[in-house]
Amino acid sequence: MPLEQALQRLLEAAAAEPIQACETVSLADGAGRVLAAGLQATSDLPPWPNSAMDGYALATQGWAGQALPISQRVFAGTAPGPLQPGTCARIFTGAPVPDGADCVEMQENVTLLADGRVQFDQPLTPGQNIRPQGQETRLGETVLPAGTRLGPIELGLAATLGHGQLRVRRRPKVAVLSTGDELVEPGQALGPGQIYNSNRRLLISWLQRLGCEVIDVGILADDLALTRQCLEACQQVDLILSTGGVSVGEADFLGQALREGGELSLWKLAIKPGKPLTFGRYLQVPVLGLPGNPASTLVTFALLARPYLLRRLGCQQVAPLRLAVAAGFDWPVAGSRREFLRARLEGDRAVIYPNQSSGVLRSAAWAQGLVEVPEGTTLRVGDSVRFIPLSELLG
Ligand SMILES: Nc1nc2c(c(=O)[nH]1)N[C@H]1C(S)=C(S)[C@@H](COP(=O)(O)OP(=O)(O)OC[C@H]3O[C@@H](n4cnc5c(N)ncnc54)[C@H](O)[C@@H]3O)O[C@H]1N2
Ligand code: MOO
Ligand SMILES: [Mg+2]
Repeated sequence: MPLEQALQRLLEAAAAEPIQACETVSLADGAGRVLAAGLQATSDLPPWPNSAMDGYALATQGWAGQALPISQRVFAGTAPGPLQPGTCARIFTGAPVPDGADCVEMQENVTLLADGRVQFDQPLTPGQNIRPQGQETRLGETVLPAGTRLGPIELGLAATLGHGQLRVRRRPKVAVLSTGDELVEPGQALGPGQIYNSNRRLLISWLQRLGCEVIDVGILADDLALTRQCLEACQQVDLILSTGGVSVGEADFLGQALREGGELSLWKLAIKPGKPLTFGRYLQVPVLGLPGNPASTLVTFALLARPYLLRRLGCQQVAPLRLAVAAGFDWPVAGSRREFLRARLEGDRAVIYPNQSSGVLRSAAWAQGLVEVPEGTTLRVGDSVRFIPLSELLG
């Protein structure tokens, strides 16, 4: 199945089973959460016209170029009186512009006369250096719609609007399990044939950054009965996210458990890495089985699991950014699956890590993103390719 079709199915499944429960969190705890309701402006922004410069406010209407005496000083955080006709006001950046003034001149463009008056050395235009009331937002306008994920910028904007509390969707509960008899947790000694479990840490830390509540199930042995038991024990979660055991080997039991005891709705995608990605349901709970090779886990989480989880939370914007860049490499042999190569930008060209084996996670640590090579395509240096930055997908 092509990637688009699989993604569409996953997103439809996610939209059919949204995580609707909400909670109120303080602005300080909003990072990574998703707005359950739109955030409205509680006033015009700015609430009043204010000065963009340190300088002098005056009325250009009726002013004939003469020097003006200073009638008041207006600092940010104060409320000025109306401007007395025939005068100017000393004013500082961010301070409200007095009623009657329609222009601010920066102090670099005036001469202070010995008698204390201000002479304006440059032509003046109405509105100059004034940030008008409501230029950013009008009272009541929805500034951040429901379904927005809250990162530093959105939290800053929510603060600008004065919201100390936010209505957000509850965190998705995700059970993470790593299948594989060969797996050992880091920090312990390796026995013969054993390797360290990297997918567990990769997925747990990524899920936490995405605002999920992680139920860490640990390592699951390659055994059908134990696999069934484990899936049965995870019925209180929104998603079971596993790695490994989805290919066709004699120790691959996850797909079999779904086929026999649940429902298998997706298996085998035309992508590399990530081919045996599996999606289905065991009893009540959706199950996403990511392939066990670490680079396959990474790519399928980025391209499929992440959008799925975000759509469960009501996010509309779930597709990764794809930038057009020039290939800095030849790709002489067309593949039957769409390839996602771990790549870096050097100047305006994408170069790829020399070893693209799906067992090599180091390629992804080296990379800044994934180059997408469509199925059936060869490339020459300089050809245009799509580059998916990984950094924006991590949070
Ligand atoms: N005859 C075929 N064999 C394979 C096919 C195929 O189409 N026909 N597909 C290959 C592809 S592509 C992939 S990807 C892998 C996926 O296999 P599984 O998802 O079943 O994963 P495992 O067999 O359990 O493990 C694969 C590989 O990854 C290592 N691994 C697993 N879990 C972890 C972990 N948590 N941390 C680190 N490394 C892990 C495991 O030791 C294996 O080396 O199947 C191919 N085979
Ligand atoms: O699709 Mo597998 O993920 O190539 O290694
Ligand atoms: Mg396998």
